[in-house]
Amino acid sequence: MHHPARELPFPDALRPGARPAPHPLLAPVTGYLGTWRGTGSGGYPTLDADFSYAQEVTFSHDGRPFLAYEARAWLLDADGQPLRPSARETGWWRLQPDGRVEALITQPTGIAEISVGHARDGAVDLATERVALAPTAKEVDATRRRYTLTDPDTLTFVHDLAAVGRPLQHHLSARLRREAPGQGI
Ligand code: HEM
Repeated sequence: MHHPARELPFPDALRPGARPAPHPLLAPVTGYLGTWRGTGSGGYPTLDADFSYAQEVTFSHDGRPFLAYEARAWLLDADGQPLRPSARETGWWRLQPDGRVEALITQPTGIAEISVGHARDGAVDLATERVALAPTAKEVDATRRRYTLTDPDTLTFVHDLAAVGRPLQHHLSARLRREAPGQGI
């Protein structure tokens, strides 16, 4: 007998050339599709010290006009060895005409961001329009993110944060490399 839930009939695609074909509205962001890994550093005036981290980021799609986004970070010690799990987030980048982007991003620290911005000239800029906080979350007022494809296999990321009473300022920057270089490009 046919089992309608035995396997996922519509798996996500991780490459522009894979099936399903990307929705036309995804055209400005197909270069982001795939898995990215790399390292970064961060800090904030309220923290005792700056920190180093590694990160894995994945963008995929199922043929509809949004990217599925998932990011996991872990802290590194002074020798570059993994220290402990750090920030995780998951979300959706909803592509609109003219490269406009509406993003919804949630974190296990009790923070949910609704951000708006643009995908153009190999970069995606997102700034929070709203931040919703779970009752015990840290106070976050705003974030600003910029994801730049400096070449087809390199993704740089900068993240500014307004939180715990401080104005918008640098929290993170990272440089990620495509997991399987050149695939599908
Ligand atoms: C790669 C992603 C990220 C990494 C590696 C990271 C790392 C850190 C670290 C190490 C701390 C110090 C406290 C701790 O050890 O947990 C921290 C604090 C914090 N981060 Fe992040 N973070 C990331 C993303 C984010 C994002 C996306 C947001 C907000 C939307 C955020 C908001 C905060 C806030 C509010 C604090 C607390 C500041 C304070 O209480 O003084 N972080 N982060």
